[in-house]
Amino acid sequence: MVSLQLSVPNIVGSRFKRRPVRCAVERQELFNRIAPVYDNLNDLLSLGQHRIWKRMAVSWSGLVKGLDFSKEQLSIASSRQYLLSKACYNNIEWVEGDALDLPFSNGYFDAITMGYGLRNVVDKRQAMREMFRVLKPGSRVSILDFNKTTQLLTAMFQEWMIDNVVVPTATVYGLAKEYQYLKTSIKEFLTGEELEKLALEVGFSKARHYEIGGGLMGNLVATR
Ligand SMILES: C/C(=C\Cc1cc(O)c2ccccc2c1O)CCC[C@H](C)CCC[C@H](C)CCCC(C)C
Ligand SMILES: C[S@@+](CC[C@H](N)C(=O)[O-])C[C@H]1O[C@@H](n2cnc3c(N)ncnc32)[C@H](O)[C@@H]1O
Repeated sequence: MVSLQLSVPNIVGSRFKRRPVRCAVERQELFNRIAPVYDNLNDLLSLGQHRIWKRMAVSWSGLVKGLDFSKEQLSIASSRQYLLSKACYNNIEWVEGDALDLPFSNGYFDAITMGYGLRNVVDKRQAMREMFRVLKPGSRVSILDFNKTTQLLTAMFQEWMIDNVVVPTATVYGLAKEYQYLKTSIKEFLTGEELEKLALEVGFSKARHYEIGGGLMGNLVATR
C-alpha cells in the first residue's frame, strides 16, 4: 500500500523537471521562512484542532496502512519522524517535488492526502490533474484546507480571527506578512462546490466536500 501525503511530498533530492513560476518561488520562500515555527503556531492558533482535522483527512483517504517543494518544511518534518518511536512513522519516504509535476508514474498511489496545500499551489487545476494521474483507479484523494465558506457569519469570524488573532500572533515572530497571505489565499480559493466541480472535470468519478471545524475548514474527498 503506497500513499502520498502532498505538500510535504516524498522524494529525497530535488527533481524539478519544470522551473516553478515566479510566484511559486515566492511561496516556496514563504514556507521556508515559516517552517521553523509552523507547527507550533498551528497548535497555538487552532488550539491543537488542526491535528484532529488532519487525522480526519487521513481517515477519509481510505488509507489502511504507506511530497512538498519547501526544503525547510521537508527537513523539519523528516527530522521529527525519527523522534516518533511508532513503527508507522518509519516507513515514510520524504520526497521533494512539485505538486504540478509529480515525479511519479500513472496509477502509482493507493491514496493521497493533501493538507493545506491545494490553496497554495499556483495552478489548482493542474494539481488536481496530477493527483488524478498518479492515483490508482478506485482510490481516493482527501484534500484538507480552509473552507471558502458562503456563510456570511462564518466568513466574518474566519476573517476576524486572522486579522485580530493570527496575524498579531505571527507578528511576534516577524511573520506578519506571511500570515496576512492566509486571508488573500482563502479569498482566491475555491468554494466546496467549486472544488467538487473541479475534481469531476479532471476525471474523478465522485467528489464530496465536507465542512469541518464549524465551517472554518473543509475537506474534499474524491474517488478516481
Ligand atoms: C493548520 C492550519 C493552517 C496551516 C496553514 C496553511 C497556510 O496556507 C498558511 C499560509 C501562510 C502562513 C501559514 C499557513 C498555515 O499555518 C489551520 C490552523 C492554524 C491557523 C493559522 C489558525 C486559523 C484560526 C481559525 C481561523 C480559527 C480557529 C478557531 C478555533 C480555535 C479552532
Ligand atoms: C500550509 S503548508 C502545509 C504543510 C502540511 N501539508 C500541513 O498540512 O501542515 C503548504 C505547503 O504547500 C507547499 N507547496 C506549495 N506549492 C507547492 C507545489 N507546487 N508543490 C509542492 N509543494 C507545494 C509549501 O511548500 C508548503 O509546505
